[in-house]
Amino acid sequence: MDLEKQNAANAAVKMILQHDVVGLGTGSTAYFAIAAIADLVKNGLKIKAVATSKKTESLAVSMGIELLNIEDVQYIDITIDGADEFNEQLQLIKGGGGALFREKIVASLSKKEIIIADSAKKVDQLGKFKVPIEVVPLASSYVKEQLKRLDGISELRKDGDSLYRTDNGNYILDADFGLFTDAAVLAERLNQIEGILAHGLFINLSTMVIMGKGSEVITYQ
Ligand SMILES: O=C[C@H](O)[C@H](O)[C@H](O)COP(=O)(O)O
Repeated sequence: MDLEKQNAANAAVKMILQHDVVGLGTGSTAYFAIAAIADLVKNGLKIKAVATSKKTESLAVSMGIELLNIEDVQYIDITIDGADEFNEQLQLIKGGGGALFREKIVASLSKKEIIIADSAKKVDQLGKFKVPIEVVPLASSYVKEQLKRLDGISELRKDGDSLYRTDNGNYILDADFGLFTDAAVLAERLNQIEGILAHGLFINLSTMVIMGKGSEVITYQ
């Protein structure tokens, strides 16, 4: 799977142009892209980057990639990020690594949102992977109840013996809705629930998915 991730990442970084503002994703697949971008920078590519998490921020700095604050950026030329699941309509589940809120803001600012993935991430119907939902802590019981009304069984994500905290200090509810046929409708319903900062359904945000499969690379757009 690492070879598939690496091949997808290598194909994606070829799309970066000189002087682009580049969004850097989070996770094990995005790692390969960040490392490849760092190599290009060492060889003369001039870019400025925006990170989708504190983890990616540290990684980028350690690899010599210049970062901009997300609040100072009006647009991003191209973002390369991973996903936990995707379908051929380019709908995604993201947030397995807990970075969904900043990833969503970065994706929304991006002219091109390129998702890189190994072949295990491609599904016909989204929903085997539980949908990560970032909740403000005081709203977590309320949100859990609201999710039940949408037939979602959710659990607060743990980090060892404690509850997992996002970069924003919030909790994550991982919600099992079973396989769902209409991700856009579910996303819209989740958008209506007070207390949810962001959910991991990315609809109409990705412009292309590059998937490694064996030694091949397949593109969906
Ligand atoms: O919060 C994490 C991100 O959405 C990741 O892009 C996603 O979880 C995929 O991660 P990985 O590439 O490690 O499978």
